[in-house]
Amino acid sequence: MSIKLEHVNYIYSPGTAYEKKALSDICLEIPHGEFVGIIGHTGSGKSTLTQHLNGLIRATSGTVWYNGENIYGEGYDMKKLRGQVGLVFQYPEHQLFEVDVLTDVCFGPKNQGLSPKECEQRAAQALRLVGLKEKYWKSSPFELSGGQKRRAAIAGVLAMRPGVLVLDEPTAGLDPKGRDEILDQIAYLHRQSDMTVILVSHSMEDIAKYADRIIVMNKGQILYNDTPKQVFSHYQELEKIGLAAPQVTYIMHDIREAGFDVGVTATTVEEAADEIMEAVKKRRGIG
Ligand SMILES: Nc1ncnc2c1ncn2[C@@H]1O[C@H](COP(=O)(O)OP(=O)(O)OP(=O)(O)O)[C@@H](O)[C@H]1O
Repeated sequence: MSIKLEHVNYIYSPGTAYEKKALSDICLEIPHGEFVGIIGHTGSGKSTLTQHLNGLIRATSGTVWYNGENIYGEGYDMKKLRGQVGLVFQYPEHQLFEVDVLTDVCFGPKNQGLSPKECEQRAAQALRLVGLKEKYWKSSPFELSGGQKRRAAIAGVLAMRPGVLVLDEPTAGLDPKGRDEILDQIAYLHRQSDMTVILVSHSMEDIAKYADRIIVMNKGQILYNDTPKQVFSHYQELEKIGLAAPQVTYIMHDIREAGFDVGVTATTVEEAADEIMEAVKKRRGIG
């Protein structure tokens, strides 16, 4: 069970004056159940890449495999794929369009052919999972706050019970509290199920906190595809392309410069604190 991209290239408006190569020779495998972070600056190709994962856009050349099947193969069921690889768009407005939240969240399961009763059950469960209170279920999606709209959009995808949840900047425009709530909820869902989560973000801090693996995109190519520790060990190269490693990486660098024997690959404050404690103990000859 996995997603695999082989030599994927994508060109917008080929053969016109607006031609733009957005992806160059992307080779990538995401095993089932992983929490993957995709990071890169504006225009690096993150959204274009994620839209290939559920067949929303078709590679100009190259192949996408889902669970060992070529999604461009003859007779491949794209509709089924879209239920299995759920994509939450960068702007929730792009996927909320029904008269009320509950009807909206029912849309996906209805499309999958479930009965109205099953759809409502799935929708109610998904809305509870994302923490959207019942008093909002009969509201128009457009009356909701930014954070509530995100939750409704995520619920709409979860109601289809996807094997893969792809979230394109799910916290853009939210305040820090709203951002943490949504990301913690997603991390909780990931722990509770065997769902693969692919999170596109601008924030190294967020990615470092949640992802097992980080894909760094630059100019339509994959620059790094590795564990957070390995990726952040290239913090100087990341800076050169305008991406900062998490702050904790720089703090550890300064502590190391001050003569303490710490690494520079801690990805969380907790990990850094443990390393500093060990280094201080070592220097003082304790333990
Ligand atoms: N519909 C389109 N037509 C033409 N070019 C496009 C289109 N969508 C994106 N592009 C271009 O393709 C490249 C990759 O864009 P993409 O949106 O995938 O990047 P991104 O990393 O997701 O950016 P952001 O962080 O701003 O969302 C950019 O140069 C962008 O301008």
